Amino acid sequence: MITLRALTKRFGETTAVDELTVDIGPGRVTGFLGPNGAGKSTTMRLILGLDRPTGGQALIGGQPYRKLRRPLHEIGALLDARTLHPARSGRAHLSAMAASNGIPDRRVEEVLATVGLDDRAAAKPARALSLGMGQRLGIAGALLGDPPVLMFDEPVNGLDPDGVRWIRQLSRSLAAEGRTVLISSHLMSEMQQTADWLVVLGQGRLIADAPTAQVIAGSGLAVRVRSPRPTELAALADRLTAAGAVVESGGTGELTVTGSTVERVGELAYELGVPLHELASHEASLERAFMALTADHVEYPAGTGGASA
Ligand SMILES: Nc1ncnc2c1ncn2[C@@H]1O[C@H](COP(=O)(O)OP(=O)(O)OP(=O)(O)O)[C@@H](O)[C@H]1O
Repeated sequence: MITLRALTKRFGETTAVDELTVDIGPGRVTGFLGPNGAGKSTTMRLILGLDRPTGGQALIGGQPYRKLRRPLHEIGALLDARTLHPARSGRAHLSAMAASNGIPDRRVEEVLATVGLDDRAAAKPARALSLGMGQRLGIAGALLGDPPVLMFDEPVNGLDPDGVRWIRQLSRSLAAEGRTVLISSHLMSEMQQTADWLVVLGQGRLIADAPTAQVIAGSGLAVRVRSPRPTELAALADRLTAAGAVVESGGTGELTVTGSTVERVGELAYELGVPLHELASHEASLERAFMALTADHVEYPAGTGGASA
């Protein structure tokens, strides 16, 4: 269990994490989501004692990280897989970690087998490892102390579909063993398949803490509308917005509408004389739910020209 209580971190004028109170429970995969700069990495660093909070507490099994007597046995983390000594082999890296934490060396073989790194891969210097192998090695390190809490920051970034599937299966089996598994990711379709529960941050604050299915259902059905007449379609979009629906433009001549119904959109289109080439309801997705949840919390919404970095 990870317990955050009024956790706050300020960097000068920036409040990266703002009075965050949430429990991340065992036996499930919790997806940690939020737009860029929402405070996910800072929260993870605070949990691991790599940064000091400005206020509040981050506890692992009821203790702050710095009070853990055998940290590797309490929490395993993958933050940035690229921080390994470049000339050291994966096996040597894990052996050094094991030795300095009183873990028998045979455990190194066990975790290498769990993450699917064979002898040849484990003997390579870290700089010669592919991104996927580096992630596997980072996860092997996280598993070394057989901890009840695991935390992976963007574990599927840059992985091929096999690697993505492997992380999904591993996370789910670790949770099925009763462990607490917290994973941050920007890949919504992946989180929709992997996470049982979601914790969503916006500008350092908690904006959702609920089962994945509930978050997705909350976005409601989406209605897709296509018309060959962009000007008339824009008028339809205005009317829908005025009526309280959320309208996203999907390119020229296309709209995605939430907070309305196919019937209502069809009737309004008829009233305004908008010819339609498509009017269909689509299953709600985490992607759409996320957009709706975080719409007021993005630092540089698309189209403002601020996200040029
Ligand atoms: N060491 C630091 N010094 C100053 N500001 C920082 C520092 N670390 C993070 N921040 C700021 O705190 C905010 C939260 O950043 P953080 O990296 O935690 O967000 P994130 O949700 O992990 O973002 P991303 O999805 O882009 O990785 C941002 O505004 C960031 O610029």
